[in-house]
Amino acid sequence: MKQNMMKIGLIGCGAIGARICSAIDNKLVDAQLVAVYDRSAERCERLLGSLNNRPEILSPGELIFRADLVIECASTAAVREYGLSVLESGKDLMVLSAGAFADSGLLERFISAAAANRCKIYIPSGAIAGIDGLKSASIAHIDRVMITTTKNPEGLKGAPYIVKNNIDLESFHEKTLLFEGSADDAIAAFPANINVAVSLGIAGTGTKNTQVRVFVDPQATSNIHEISVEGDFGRFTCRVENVPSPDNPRTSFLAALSAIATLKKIAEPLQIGT
Ligand SMILES: NC(=O)C1=CN([C@@H]2O[C@H](COP(=O)(O)OP(=O)(O)OC[C@H]3O[C@@H](n4cnc5c(N)ncnc54)[C@H](OP(=O)(O)O)[C@@H]3O)[C@@H](O)[C@H]2O)C=CC1
Ligand SMILES: O=C([O-])CC(=O)C(=O)O
Repeated sequence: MKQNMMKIGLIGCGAIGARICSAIDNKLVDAQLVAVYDRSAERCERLLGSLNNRPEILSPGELIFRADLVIECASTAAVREYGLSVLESGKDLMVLSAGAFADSGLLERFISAAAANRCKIYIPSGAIAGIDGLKSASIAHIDRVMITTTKNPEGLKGAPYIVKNNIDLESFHEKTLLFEGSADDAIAAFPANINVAVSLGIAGTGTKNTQVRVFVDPQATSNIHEISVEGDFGRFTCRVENVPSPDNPRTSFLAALSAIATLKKIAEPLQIGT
């Protein structure tokens, strides 16, 4: 093994975590998985059972100490619990639960800690396409950013907005608009469904100015995200029809792939895309 191979610690052994670990195990990424952590010991054990090169199961503190880069793929709460310690320890941080950064104060504290400790925060594109174009477009003026998300009732179950408003997801027979608002409001309503809206906000005009619509569609077999951006550059739209993860129908397969692609970008000499 190369001496300077990037050492990775991963927090969250669910749908995304398992895919990332498998990619490292299969040497798709030039990195070493040194440790994992999840509040479910059973999830950690199950994940380790699927790998040839088994990392250790460590506490978050030990994991941070041992890793060069910590990948959070757990929850917005986990970003708040562990993120700052990662950066204050001088380690790089990859965040999948980007919704945590709807709290702009938290994002500012993370950026200051990263700058002070000379480390990086990576937010992969997740389950959407178009972040590259939005980043380029944002160098000039942007008029409007909108994301329209459509999921099967299975993918929206348990969201606070659904529970609070007593919405019976089984009662819909056709595609129906459930929610319309800013990315700030959307992530509070659907914390495990619309992290991508917050990523768009960070890449573009801020979460308050990013418009979100969430549809439920009992006929939907994919998690669909349609993004439209207008500004000085012109306009673009893009639509992703995502295969849901077998282990977690809320989460699209592409989200894990984007984390793996980001790891490759960090580890490899060639950088392509904005
Ligand atoms: N940026 C993007 O495009 C996308 C982001 N996401 C986000 O990525 C994250 C991971 O997604 P996914 O893999 O599908 O989720 P899963 O629910 O499949 O797995 C997450 C795992 O992390 C554990 N976990 C949650 N919070 C903590 C914590 N505070 N400390 C330790 N362990 C914790 C969970 O335990 P338990 O089951 O007990 O909660 C679970 O075992 C989620 O926050 C999700 O919303 C998902 C899709 C796209
Ligand atoms: O995976 C998806 O389709 C998007 C998602 O859940 C999120 O952004 O939280």
